Amino acid sequence: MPPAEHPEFVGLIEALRAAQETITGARPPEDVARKARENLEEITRLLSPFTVGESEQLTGQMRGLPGRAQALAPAFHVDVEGNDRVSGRVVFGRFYLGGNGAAHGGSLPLLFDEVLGRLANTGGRSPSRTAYLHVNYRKITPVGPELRVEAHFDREEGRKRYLVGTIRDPEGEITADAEGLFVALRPGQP
Ligand SMILES: CCCCCCCCCCCCCC(=O)SCCNC(=O)CCNC(=O)[C@H](O)C(C)(C)COP(=O)(O)OP(=O)(O)OC[C@H]1O[C@@H](n2cnc3c(N)ncnc32)[C@H](O)[C@@H]1OP(=O)(O)O
Repeated sequence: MPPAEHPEFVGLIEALRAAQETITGARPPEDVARKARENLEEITRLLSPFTVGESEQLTGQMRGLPGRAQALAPAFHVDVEGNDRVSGRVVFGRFYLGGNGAAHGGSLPLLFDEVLGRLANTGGRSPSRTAYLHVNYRKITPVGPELRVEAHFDREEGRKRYLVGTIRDPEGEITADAEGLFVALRPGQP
């Protein structure tokens, strides 16, 4: 789904991410919190009539966009993408804060699943699904700065695709690495 065909929706997702960030970091007075809630409820009323089935929805389908226009995982910005490796950047914003300036432990597998899973399904390969994802937390993954993300194929054995990835802090040190097994689906497999 080319993002250029849906520029306003792309802007909507960017605004959603910004709202997630701002709400997470805010400590507003009660009247401001109520007004913000009413505005959010108005957005839900506005969009509800346009709910569609999974195959028609835009989020998750826009491969050319960071995070494929899905606001669940931290937005991964691709710099270099080949058939067997990918590298790019990510910022874990305030929305992903676990505590003490560190990204929430659950947000790292979200990113790795996105990055490794995306690579596992490129290069003309058939669709595959995560069978396992092993994440090593080497040191704190900081909230705020831009971090380098790299992933590549380790090996392929029949339907099994083994991929590995790293996240590096601005000093170049690995904060977390991961290995994932992605199993190619058999024809007709859900
Ligand atoms: C178009 C828009 C763009 C889209 C871009 C895409 C981007 C996407 C980005 C996001 C991507 C997000 C992606 C997501 O998040 S996908 C969502 C998360 N994942 C799931 O929900 C998967 C659920 N599980 C399954 O569906 C099945 O179990 C699968 C399909 C994985 C395998 O069941 P299946 O019945 O098919 O296969 P099999 O059981 O015969 O096993 C086959 C082989 O695999 C080996 N094995 C299996 N499991 C494990 C294990 N845990 N450890 C070690 N080995 C394991 C097994 O021993 C055997 O090996 P061998 O005996 O042959 O040697």
